[in-house]
Amino acid sequence: MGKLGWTMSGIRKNYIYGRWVEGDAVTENRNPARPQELIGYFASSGVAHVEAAVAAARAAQPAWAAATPQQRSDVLARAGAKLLERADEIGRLLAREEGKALPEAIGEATRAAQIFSFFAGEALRVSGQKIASVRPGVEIEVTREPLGVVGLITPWNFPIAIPAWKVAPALAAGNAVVLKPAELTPACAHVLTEILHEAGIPAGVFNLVMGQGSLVGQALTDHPDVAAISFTGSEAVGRSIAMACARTMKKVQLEMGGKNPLVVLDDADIETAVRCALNGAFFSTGQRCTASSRLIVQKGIHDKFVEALDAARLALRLGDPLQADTDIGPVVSENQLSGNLDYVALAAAEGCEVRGGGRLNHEGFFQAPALFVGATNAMRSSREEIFGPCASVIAVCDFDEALAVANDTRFGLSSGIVTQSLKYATAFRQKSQAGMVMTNLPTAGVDYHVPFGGRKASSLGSREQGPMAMEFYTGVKTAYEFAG
Ligand SMILES: NC(=O)C1=CN([C@@H]2O[C@H](COP(=O)(O)OP(=O)(O)OC[C@H]3O[C@@H](n4cnc5c(N)ncnc54)[C@H](OP(=O)(O)O)[C@@H]3O)[C@@H](O)[C@H]2O)C=CC1
Ligand SMILES: O=C(O)CCC(=O)C(=O)O
Repeated sequence: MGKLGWTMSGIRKNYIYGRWVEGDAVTENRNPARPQELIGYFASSGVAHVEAAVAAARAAQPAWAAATPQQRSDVLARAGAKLLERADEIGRLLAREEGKALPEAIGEATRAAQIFSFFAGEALRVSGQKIASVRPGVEIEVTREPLGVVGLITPWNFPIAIPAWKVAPALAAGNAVVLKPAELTPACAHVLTEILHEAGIPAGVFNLVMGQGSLVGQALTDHPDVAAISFTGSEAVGRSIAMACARTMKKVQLEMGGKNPLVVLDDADIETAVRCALNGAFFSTGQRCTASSRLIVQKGIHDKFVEALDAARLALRLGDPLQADTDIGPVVSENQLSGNLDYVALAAAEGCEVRGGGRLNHEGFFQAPALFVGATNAMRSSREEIFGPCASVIAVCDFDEALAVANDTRFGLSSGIVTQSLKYATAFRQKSQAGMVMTNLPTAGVDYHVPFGGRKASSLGSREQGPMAMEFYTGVKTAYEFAG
């Protein structure tokens, strides 16, 4: 026997009904910083694996729901502790498979551990209400119950934190889970599975099926025994999942893209403005749905801000995510890089002064961070999510115009303002049409214990993370009793 969940020839397997199960085929996971470096071979599965995983989850769920909150909490707490113990190792694996810089990668693994510990607590707090009836002698009880089997479909950009923030509340609420991670980054999900196995998750309560979205994800979404789907990824796939869930009457939760504005007013502290823009636009190679991809800058500070940000951009160190002095790693894949480069060309064709943005002469998928100076909000490069290290700089006259431009987007995930004015900070917080609003902070980088989500085309369904996450993973029951 090799490592847990590996075949003798080193292929990492699915996890179905407490057993490690081979796929139909094998995919390669490679390091985007050095594509010749193989991280590992992973099972690629088909519809039969989804069938088996859903059947396992269906069989196991009633006993998990009937377990005491303490039993569920203990498993989650053990998983949280193991994730924390292994945060450095998982961070290194994450940096190698996804490409984010090591401190961010270790931070993400730590965040996954904190999420499990948080939901170990929430498992103990599933509560109800006793309400007096309007009729004499009648008592009413409102409770929350698990949904049954839930399907979780996750993207590549947060390969351990996003699975964690879907799996942990789903299990805390008493559901059984089938997780389908992105094919580009299966290694972190495999480690999470190993950890849940070691933490004593009962067979069938948690299942991992790796494979293509169009096959495994689709089969999960269409399956009649799956009660709910929680998805994070692109708007196009999210939309198709919502339609499939409507056909089969499933509960659905979608977290999708953003074109997040960071407003910089004339009175902003320039250092804060540059720090927020640099972090929000370029860190994690811009591959965050909360990235600041539109910098909306008041004319009085515009030139000074652009020059200071450009100098900071040029000082960023791009390189191997595992090296201590690296700020920014590679783009996740050749495909994603080629899409980013198309947008750089588009911004130039639309009339922007493009600073940076070219492919670097490195071995991997490296791209220089890009500013599209002189952009307008009507340009396609300012309206479509790029999901790379690119930000449009849009000049505005005053706060009212800044707010109008910030809100003029199909998306509404996060937004930010840099100002020293309480009046404008308050007005922005109140009038921004985004689910998360930041003042003198980057638009990206959120806490794990409060609601996460957006409006308009960014999100559908109830919020993820924090206590509100339990809303999605439970259904309400209102029970009436004639007590005499
Ligand atoms: N909001 C966010 O956090 C994210 C947004 N994006 C956006 O999406 C763009 C493309 O990224 P990409 O990874 O292709 O995002 P996708 O939406 O294609 O992928 C997200 C997840 O959905 C799966 N999936 C794909 N097709 C289907 C389907 N028909 N039914 C069910 N599940 C499916 C994927 O599987 P698999 O990939 O294994 O085939 C993956 O696990 C990015 O450029 C960015 O704009 C991407 C990632 C995260
Ligand atoms: O900004 C963050 O901390 C989270 C971003 C995120 O969840 C995403 O990009 O999918």
